[in-house]
Amino acid sequence: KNSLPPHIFAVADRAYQCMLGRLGTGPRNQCIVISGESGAGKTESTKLLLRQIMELCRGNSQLEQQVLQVNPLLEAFGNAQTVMNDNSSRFGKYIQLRFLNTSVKGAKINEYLLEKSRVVQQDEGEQNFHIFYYMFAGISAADKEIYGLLEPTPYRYLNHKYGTEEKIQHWGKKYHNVCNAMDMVGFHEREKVDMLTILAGILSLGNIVFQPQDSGILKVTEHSKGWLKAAAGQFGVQEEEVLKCLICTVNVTRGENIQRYHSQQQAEDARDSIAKVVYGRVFGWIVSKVNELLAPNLDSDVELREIGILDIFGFENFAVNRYEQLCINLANEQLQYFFNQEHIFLMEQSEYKQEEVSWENIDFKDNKPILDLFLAKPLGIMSLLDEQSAFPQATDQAFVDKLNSSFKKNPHFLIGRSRNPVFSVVHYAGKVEYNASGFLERNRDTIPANIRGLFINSVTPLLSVLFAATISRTGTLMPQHKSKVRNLRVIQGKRQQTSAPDNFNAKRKQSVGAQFRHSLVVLMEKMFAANPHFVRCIKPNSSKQPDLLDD
Ligand SMILES: Nc1ncnc2c1ncn2[C@@H]1O[C@H](COP(=O)(O)OP(=O)(O)OP(=O)(O)O)[C@@H](O)[C@H]1O
Repeated sequence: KNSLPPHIFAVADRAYQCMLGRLGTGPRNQCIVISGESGAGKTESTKLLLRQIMELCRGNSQLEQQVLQVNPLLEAFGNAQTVMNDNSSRFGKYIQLRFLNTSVKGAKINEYLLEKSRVVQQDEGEQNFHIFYYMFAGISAADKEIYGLLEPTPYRYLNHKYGTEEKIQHWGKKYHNVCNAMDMVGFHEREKVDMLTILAGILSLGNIVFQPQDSGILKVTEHSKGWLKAAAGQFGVQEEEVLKCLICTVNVTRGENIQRYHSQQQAEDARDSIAKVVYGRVFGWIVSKVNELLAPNLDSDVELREIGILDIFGFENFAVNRYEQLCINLANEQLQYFFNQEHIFLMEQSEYKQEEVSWENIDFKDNKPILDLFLAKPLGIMSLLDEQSAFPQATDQAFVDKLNSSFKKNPHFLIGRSRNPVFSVVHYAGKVEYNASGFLERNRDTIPANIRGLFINSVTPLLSVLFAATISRTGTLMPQHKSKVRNLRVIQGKRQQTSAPDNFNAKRKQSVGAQFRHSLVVLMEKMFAANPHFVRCIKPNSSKQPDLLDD
């Protein structure tokens, strides 16, 4: 308590008092927006704020413990070591604390844009999500056999690397915290076992390598046959069915199954996309379980007030900026607009004028034109990306050509001068060059067409639940009730025989960009309706050192 930074105390206190209407504004929902670059301290500030708000309302101590204890679970599955931060959140979150009068009655977490690509690939100096390292360090040798886990270094998705003795000890402790958090959230033993088996399955899947046969059709190499068998076993499905999803696509034309065999690249993409979708669904499911636990136990007509805390990825500008950076930077433009428009400049200045305080108008950079460049319909970057993503034959270069011709006169867009498909956007925070290689695929997030049917019928109950779940317009995973899952399993079983397309049919599926845009719209609606507080975190140094403030 004594070490609580004073600004955290001030923000928590102000938000709480404003929510109760004690500062002369009438009771209102509040939102606290925490911003700053990666490693600046957003997540740590969020945790301190939560603790302090709970302290202020002298909350329901069980709920308080639960809200704080879900953090190790979310961080294990959603955080990773990056070059910027050893515990970097690879997803954005908005935590809403819900109050009845002065006391907190529940909470809800919304998650945004988990960086699933990290499951299958990490840049130099970076790691996969923490949970993979924790589980190797914390699971006993006997249990590893149950999950089908070997030593960590053979796994390609871990870059064949592990940690020093000191780190392994630390990870072992973290694993036990995660297990405690799972117990507290109310995971059944069977769900825990399934979840770890599924994670082991992801790692086995990553080791499958393909080679062409004389016929040109791919097979898995002799060396990786064992990995295919292991992955199928861990996912609770037939080996041949997994292989089929990897090496070919089955389309139904006039009631007839037409098989199209994959190239080596397509098979590798199919393998990686399965790993990403499975991990993404495990994460979504954890968040939904946490929300079930934290939901207020009150009639739905009881009116509750909220304090929301937004801990979202800051503006990013790396050596190579990919699709994820485009989405993250769009979110930051949106937040900057909120900051400019609603509050700091327009609102404060008009208040000064109203009160006849002598005041010289300050000009600010309105970033609306940049938001329009991204979001206008039909001629905005995101719409054009969706349009191109809908054409199976379109290429990343064709998308960039389309941008170049549409925005050549736009002062916030710069045509790239490279052989690669690149373009730049002049953001409010500076110019960022994007490399569009892989944009269409990441936006489509295509997964093999029959995978949903296959996994719904898995003998691993959790996998079946994960794939029977629906995904909302904003990308939230919504698990079905058990009876519905059973029905779906039957329906999907029948469908599989006729190979009818399921919900994952790429043509009907919403793009990642569209889901992200919807989730931003919903978030912004909540924020515009609330009273805002802004916390800007400043990174003291770039060498991850304590007690060092870089001039
Ligand atoms: N108030 C604090 N006191 C001491 N150390 C801190 C504090 N805030 C942050 N740190 C240190 O900085 C590290 C990075 O902080 P944090 O994870 O909160 O950054 P972030 O802004 O959320 O980054 P990212 O965007 O990558 O998730 C922490 O793991 C911790 O070591």
